[in-house]
Amino acid sequence: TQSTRPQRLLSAVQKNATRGDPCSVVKAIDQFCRSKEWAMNVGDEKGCILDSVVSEVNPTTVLELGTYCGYSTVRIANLLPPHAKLITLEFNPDFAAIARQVIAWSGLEEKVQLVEGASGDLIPKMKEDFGVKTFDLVFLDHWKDRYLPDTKLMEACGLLRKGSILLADNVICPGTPDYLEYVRSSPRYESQYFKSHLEYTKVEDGLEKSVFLG
Ligand SMILES: Nc1ncnc2c1ncn2CCOCCNC(=O)c1cc(-c2ccc(F)cc2)cc(O)c1O
Ligand SMILES: [Mg+2]
Repeated sequence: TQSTRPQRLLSAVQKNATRGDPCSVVKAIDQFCRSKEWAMNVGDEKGCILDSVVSEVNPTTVLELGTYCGYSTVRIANLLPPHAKLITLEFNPDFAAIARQVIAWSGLEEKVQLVEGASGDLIPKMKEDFGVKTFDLVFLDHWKDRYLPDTKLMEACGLLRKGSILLADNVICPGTPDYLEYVRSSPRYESQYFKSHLEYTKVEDGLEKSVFLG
């Protein structure tokens, strides 16, 4: 039977990265996506911006929407202080299965809780089922038309506190126009655009960082 792209990406990690070395896992995926097959990871260029925001926030509780193969999960978890937790939500069970193995190969499974399901169903369960009070950082990288409804849902569920940071991928390509309009015009957010490129290409894309003002 034919292998899938995520399966080929995992094989590249198991072949080229060192178990327990998150940086080698990140490098192996970037090398695979540049030299073999494009894949929708946040990538190395936007990944550096992600790293700088994570380091600046130094979060204790992080929510990632859209795990895919776990590339950004590994980048974020690698920068978390001890006892910090990253909850990552993935809708597609095949992607989730690959991501679990990529995260395990990096040796960061202690810091990561991967939950399978749709963000719209899981966000309302964060407090009760996952013991979350509020998130210090949310990385949005799932369906682009879910960014805005899920942000409103997190507000309604009391999952954001004064100073919580939302970092959104793909605000230009594929684009999230309704989300951008909302966080840039709402008095409850202070937003900043980090211009970059769509992963592994020269196409413009960027990350939008928005601070929730309470
Ligand atoms: N827990 C959940 N709840 C709801 N939905 C969920 C979920 N978990 C996953 N999903 C759904 C889908 O997740 C993947 C979303 N990501 C992208 O679609 C994406 C696409 C491109 C891209 C593709 C083609 C081009 F030509 C140009 C750009 C680039 C990117 O960087 C992307 O991130
Ligand atoms: Mg993305």
